[in-house]
Amino acid sequence: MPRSPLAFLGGLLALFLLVPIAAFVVRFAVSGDRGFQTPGLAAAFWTSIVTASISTAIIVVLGVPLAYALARSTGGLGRALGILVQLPLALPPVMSGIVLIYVVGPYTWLGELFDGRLTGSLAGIVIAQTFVASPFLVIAARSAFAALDPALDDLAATLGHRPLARFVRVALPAAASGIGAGVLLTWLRALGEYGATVLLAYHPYSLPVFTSVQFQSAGIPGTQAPTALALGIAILAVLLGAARRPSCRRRSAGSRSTSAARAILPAPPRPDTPTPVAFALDARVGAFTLDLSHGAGAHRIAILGPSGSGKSVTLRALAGLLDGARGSVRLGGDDVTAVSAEDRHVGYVAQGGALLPGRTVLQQVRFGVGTDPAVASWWLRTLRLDGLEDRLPSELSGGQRQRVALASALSRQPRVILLDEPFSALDAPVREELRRELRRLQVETGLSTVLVTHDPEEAAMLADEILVIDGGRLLQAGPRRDVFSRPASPAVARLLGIPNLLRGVAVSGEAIETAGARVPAPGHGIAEGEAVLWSVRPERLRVRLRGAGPADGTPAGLPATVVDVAELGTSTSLTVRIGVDAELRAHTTDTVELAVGDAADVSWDPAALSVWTDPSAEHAAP
Ligand SMILES: Nc1ncnc2c1ncn2[C@@H]1O[C@H](COP(=O)(O)OP(=O)(O)OP(=O)(O)O)[C@@H](O)[C@H]1O
Repeated sequence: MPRSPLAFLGGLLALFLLVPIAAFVVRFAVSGDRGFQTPGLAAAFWTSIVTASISTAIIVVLGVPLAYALARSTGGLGRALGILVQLPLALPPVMSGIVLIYVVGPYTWLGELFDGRLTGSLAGIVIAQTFVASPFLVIAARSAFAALDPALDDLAATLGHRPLARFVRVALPAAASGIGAGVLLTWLRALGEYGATVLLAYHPYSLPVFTSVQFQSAGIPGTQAPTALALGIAILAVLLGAARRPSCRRRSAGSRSTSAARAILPAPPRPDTPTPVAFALDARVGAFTLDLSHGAGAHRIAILGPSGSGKSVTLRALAGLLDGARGSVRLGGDDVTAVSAEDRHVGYVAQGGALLPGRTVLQQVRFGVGTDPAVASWWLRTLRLDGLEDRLPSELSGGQRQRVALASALSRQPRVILLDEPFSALDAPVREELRRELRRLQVETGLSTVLVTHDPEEAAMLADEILVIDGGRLLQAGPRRDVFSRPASPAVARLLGIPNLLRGVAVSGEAIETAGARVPAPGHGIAEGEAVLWSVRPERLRVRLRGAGPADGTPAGLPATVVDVAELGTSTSLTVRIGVDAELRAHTTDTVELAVGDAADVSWDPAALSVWTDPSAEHAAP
């Protein structure tokens, strides 16, 4: 009894498909004369084998590039063509034969050009098979290409590979198993083609036409041998397709020679000249508009912004991967606006660190055009990947994958490396370890980097200059210290993860009232009655037991009550309440003697205070 109706329904169809074949096999086994000596059978068999192989070869040579183009096209024309090329699948094969006669029949222009040899010939069979079987390959190959990660193509482009090389060396190997299944299906369909063939080329007999002729002249017994042959081939082909493919690990001479690679003398990378990046970008991606410019300052910059703010689009534009982007990009002193992604010599590590499937670590790091194997080995060792040279991407941990992606980009000695949230998918300890590793490389090799991140801490750690963006526009840019200590707006303060962002009203030009507490704010040019937002970074706050006088020169503070003390291992996070219900968070590495409920004073250096006009109050104004 099947466990579910689904199993029952599926089982019913399987039975329907298998029973007739089983019935034939039983009859064939007990049959006295199986008809293998029938004149013409061998010729028909070979005719089918040869023509199906020729038509499949034609379909592969023409159909794989077509499928690739269809998978990559986004326009209406591509979509329309994608539907049209499936028509022969929907057309009854006999009708396919009829439409083909309009083009290659003996009285057509083409037919006359070839002296009528396009019908009633092997060529006719090939034409019929090609027409009917092509969609099988195009559909299978298009699905295989469409399933590829587009980041692989970007990666190969930034490693210097031109479109044809990317097709041959990246897309084809990655889509090979899907295409292989399509080729098998196409060959079987061509082999079994009858309807179009019988109209276009009745002679010489293909195996299906021969079977039909036998059926009409000798009845069922005369069809046993050709049917058995076709069934045998089909079973063989299906078994071949289902057989586990040998591992696609491609152990080229390069990947086998791990020890040889190790034997190469260490070669330090070319000394880097710091390459600050300057750009003015104007691009549209779908409905999103990017309008961003930045002048070259430091050679280690971070682009910080919330999800969907345009960080990745910016990075793709800098790499030369964004079609239709206007504006300019300068690397160091060079204008590279008109330089293609292949020639920009910019390393690019896409979000998630795309790696080429089926290639070992050593092959990945040597994949860049013109990569010096000695430099690749140097980066392998520097990024602690030695010993993993023979591993495939699927055999690496997340942190190792990121290191390989980094080593691949660095091995081509790029002028600058673009990193798209390189550590976001990793767990905290690995993320921390890789951040420190990248920082070490920045310091030791003078690496120029543009880092995309939504983590303010990561931006602070790995960049000297920070760009804060949202909605494709620049909110603030400047040296790290300036941006963090003086956020240009509440929105920037929020994106920088500053927790102490409070509303208040200026009660004079020198003080703000928040929840009943009077907060000193000298020198901010606020006008009495103005609604404001203000903020102080947690590490700038001092919290002391009420009455314990200031020992470090900071002014005496506001009265506060301790509401939370959280030990964080090496530091302490304190939450205090000021006024009726406003809370401030303080962060300190000092020993904390305070407890929840203690009366305290909270103070800060007045220069640490940021004050802005409250934009929500402005909108609310009549
Ligand atoms: N190929 C595309 N077609 C249409 N819209 C796109 C395309 N790529 C990105 N976008 C849109 O552009 C905007 C910016 O995307 P982008 O990937 O740069 O964001 P992000 O800041 O990197 O976000 P995240 O941190 O989530 O990766 C988003 O609104 C996104 O939907």
